[in-house]
Amino acid sequence: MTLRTEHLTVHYGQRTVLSGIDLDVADAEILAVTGPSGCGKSTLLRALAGLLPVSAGRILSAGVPVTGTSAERALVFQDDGLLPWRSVRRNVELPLAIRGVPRARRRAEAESWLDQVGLAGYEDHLPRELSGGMRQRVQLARTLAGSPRVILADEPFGALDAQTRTAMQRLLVEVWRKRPTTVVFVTHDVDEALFLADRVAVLTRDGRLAKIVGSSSPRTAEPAAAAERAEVLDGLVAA
Ligand SMILES: Nc1ncnc2c1ncn2[C@@H]1O[C@H](COP(=O)(O)OP(=O)(O)OP(=O)(O)O)[C@@H](O)[C@H]1O
Repeated sequence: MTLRTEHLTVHYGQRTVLSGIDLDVADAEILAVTGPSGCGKSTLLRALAGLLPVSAGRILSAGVPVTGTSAERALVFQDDGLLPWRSVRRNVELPLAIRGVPRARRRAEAESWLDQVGLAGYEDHLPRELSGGMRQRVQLARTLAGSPRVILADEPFGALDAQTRTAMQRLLVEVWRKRPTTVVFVTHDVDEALFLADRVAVLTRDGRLAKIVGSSSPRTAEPAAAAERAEVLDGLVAA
């Protein structure tokens, strides 16, 4: 599903947080958003989710103006957002129940998603009994179970240690290859951005789009080209 912002502007009271953002995200594209702290990355993501009133401009999802939230656009947070009192399986069943999937099929579907993220055997555990990386995988399974057409992720791997983070990046690529979905994610990590994303949008401190840098070999073993890294970093410094 395509996403488009046309001169998107968001104010919080007197303050302009996003200013005239024009962005086009292709169907099944992965776009990373980066920029200095407080520049409006989370605000952009929440606006794309339909969670925030837009002050000026507009957002189009598959050409249709976004006026509120939709199950088609799933928001994923750094904090895993799992319900602590529900088992891993019952957390993953939640979006299936919301979609109206009959009870008997929910269980089988939830187990299949958990299997795909490498958590077969943990269905009956409570979230607190799992490591941070495992909880993040439960969140990924739960997101995928909702069959979103767009995934909006706010620093989804920000709280993980380096090794777990790398494993989660690879897992995301693996599931994305099986079912390419439009993804917009926020990250502070330039290498993560250039590894996962087709393009990296850099925001300025005052909430404008500074530049968009294309990644020449996303989702491959090729390390990010030095020139691309330099271009993103340069955008961040100038921002
Ligand atoms: N609900 C709100 N009301 C008023 N101001 C807000 C609100 N939410 C965010 N802001 C302000 O808007 C600006 C942008 O916030 P946002 O969280 O989008 O930035 P960010 O780029 O995601 O930051 P970080 O990288 O630190 O997570 C910040 O200055 C923040 O203080």
